[in-house]
Amino acid sequence: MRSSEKTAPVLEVEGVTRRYRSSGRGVEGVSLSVSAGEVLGLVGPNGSGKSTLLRVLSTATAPDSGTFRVCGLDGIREKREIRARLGIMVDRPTHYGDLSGWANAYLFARSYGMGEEKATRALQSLFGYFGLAEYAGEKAKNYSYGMAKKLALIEALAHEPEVLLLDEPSLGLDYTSRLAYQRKLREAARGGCAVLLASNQVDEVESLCDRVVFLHRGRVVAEGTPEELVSSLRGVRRIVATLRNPVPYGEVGEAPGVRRVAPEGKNLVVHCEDGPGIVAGVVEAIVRSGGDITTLSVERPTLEDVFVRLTGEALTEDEA
Ligand SMILES: Nc1ncnc2c1ncn2[C@@H]1O[C@H](COP(=O)(O)OP(=O)(O)OP(=O)(O)O)[C@@H](O)[C@H]1O
Repeated sequence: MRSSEKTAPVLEVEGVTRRYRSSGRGVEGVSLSVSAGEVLGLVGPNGSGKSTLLRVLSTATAPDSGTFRVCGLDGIREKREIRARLGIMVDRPTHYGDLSGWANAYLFARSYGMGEEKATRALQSLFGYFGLAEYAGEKAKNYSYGMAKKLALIEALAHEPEVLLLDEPSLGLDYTSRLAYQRKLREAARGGCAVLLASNQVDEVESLCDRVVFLHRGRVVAEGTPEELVSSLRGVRRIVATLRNPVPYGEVGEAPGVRRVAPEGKNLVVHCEDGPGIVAGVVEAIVRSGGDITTLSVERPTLEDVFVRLTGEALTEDEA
């Protein structure tokens, strides 16, 4: 759904703070809302507080302060009622290892109040859809990481929840499974589900999410549609150089106009201001650092560049 068609929020979060006593970190004063049929991306680097926020909203942990409502129900006083409306996928799904994948999902579906027949029908369809049908009888402890993620997705989706809270759902999924999951998510949103999707995979967020909230060190630092956020970056360029071999790239970061350099596999991604001679300056710096450039492209900015501009930090783990 596009934001112009917004209805009343199904998930409303106001000023939620949750700090871990041992580290003093967590989330601070987070406010956001998600409407029926909307997919909201929660984007931030590792440790920015995505999982903590999702833990609070899933009612697993109480906030230190702030409030939230799910379908009008109070997040603190009406936990049980809220849980029944949520579909949750945590960042590290756990299962009963000695039970089959099917038995795990079936228990889950029944715990959400689904009748035997309805649960069986929904699970048959989802196991087939995610290519897990032939492994349904296999013990969950023998599932690969990707299979366990798919099982967790099935568990989150089977009871057709009104709100989906998903923590990095596509991490570890192969290409085909990722497409299948994305299609399913769009289908759920079209059916009126409000989706909060925590992820730092910007390509996926840009293509799936109607709006995006950036989290940085536990706080919301920006919010908007992907288009709004990216178009706020006039004058920013993203230079992607593929190198034959990795080289130290400290010097590239010193080149005029360069804001940040981050390696992504064999690529060196340079976030920089647009300006005369900027590409030449970056190429020179890479060559001086001993880099052998095999391809080079100057690309339009992405949500990653927006995040770099806002915080001076990169989203991805691979950062410098
Ligand atoms: N159990 C805990 N005890 C103490 N500190 C914690 C605990 N869990 C998380 N933290 C800290 O809280 C902050 C937020 O962590 P959180 O797991 O919510 O981030 P995240 O954005 O989900 O990261 P990732 O992308 O790596 O999953 C981090 O600084 C983390 O070190």
